Amino acid sequence: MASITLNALAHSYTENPTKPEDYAIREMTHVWEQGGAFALLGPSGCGKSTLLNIISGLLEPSEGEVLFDGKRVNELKPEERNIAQVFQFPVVYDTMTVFDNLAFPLRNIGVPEYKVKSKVYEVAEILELSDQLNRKAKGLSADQKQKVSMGRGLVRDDVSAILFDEPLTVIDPQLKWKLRRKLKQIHEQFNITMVYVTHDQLEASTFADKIAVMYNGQIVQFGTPRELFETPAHTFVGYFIGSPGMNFFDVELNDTLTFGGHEIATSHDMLTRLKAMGASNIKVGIRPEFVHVWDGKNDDAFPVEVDYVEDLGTYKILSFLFNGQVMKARLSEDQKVPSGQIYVSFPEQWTKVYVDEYLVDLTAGSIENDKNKETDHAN
Ligand SMILES: Nc1ncnc2c1ncn2[C@@H]1O[C@H](COP(=O)(O)OP(=O)(O)OP(=O)(O)O)[C@@H](O)[C@H]1O
Repeated sequence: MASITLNALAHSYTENPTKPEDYAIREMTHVWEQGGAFALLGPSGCGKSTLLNIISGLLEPSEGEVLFDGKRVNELKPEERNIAQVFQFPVVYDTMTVFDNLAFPLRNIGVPEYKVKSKVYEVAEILELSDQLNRKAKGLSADQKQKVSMGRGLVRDDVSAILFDEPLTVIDPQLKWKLRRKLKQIHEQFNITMVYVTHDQLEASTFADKIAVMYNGQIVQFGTPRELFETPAHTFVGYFIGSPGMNFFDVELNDTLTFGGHEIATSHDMLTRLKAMGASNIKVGIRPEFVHVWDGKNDDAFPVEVDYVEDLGTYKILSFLFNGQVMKARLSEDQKVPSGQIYVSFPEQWTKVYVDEYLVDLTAGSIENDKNKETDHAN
């Protein structure tokens, strides 16, 4: 088991990178503490697989270093790193039995057969494969094969970490939740550092204690599912996490923050900070869950037009037009469905301010601190 440190790490697939866009991984310094369950979440092409392959040693980074428990491993081959990697598609030996597949990594390093047996039985039990041990892997279903792939990572006591690259892609939707829970249980039992790559926020938040959100080759926020939801550090996190994502709108800074002439309530400290920064590209964000919808006029509320209401069973999503821009609010099941002109308010507590797409965090010293949140530690 190990902590994984990425130190000033960057990677470009081009020979002579000159601009940020030339990098699949833009420079990042990051620590994944030993024993944690982490997810790497982001859209297709943001650099998740590249980062995972750098950690496992399948790819050498063009800049910076990877450290396991503080020791540089850049020069170590994948098999010397004691990392288990589970890919999208199961890697099993079809002609071998399930037992022999699970035993393979142990026999490879000369573990005595009595130990092989007890470890294989232990892991098979956890993965509910005990009654399949004598079957040839060839006849297994996709999810059973994927369980065997995972089991091969788990049998070795010496693995530093297990990396999962979208491991549930081939799994039947009904079985996905079961395997996700299984992985969580395995993590609790084995206390191994686990990094789980996915583009699915539900998978990330059910598996991980902490999620690294990747965007354009950068980790834009590293936090608990709740932190990502309540305090997105970057507008991308606001868009990407939640369903629907956060509402954002461009505001002007004068004596107050305004949107189409409407004053958006914000603290005096925030206004002072924004002025001190000389900020111009300012956005305000609020989650649909926190928008307050009123039937009648109200001092703190803005008049808006109902666009449409989508019924999603246990709740409804109201789309409304505020100053010509479509925004969303979440209505509870028992809330009256509004129409025509209504009023909405944005509680200041849930109204977040972003400059150049990064959260202005008044608890941090400066905007630089906000931007440097990607240099983060998980503990
Ligand atoms: N072997 C390669 N050669 C050149 N460019 C590559 C290579 N592999 C990936 N890239 C590029 O690097 C960027 C990051 O890709 P990567 O596969 O790491 O993203 P990802 O988040 O894992 O996406 P996906 O979920 O689609 O696999 C993309 O722009 C991709 O086109």
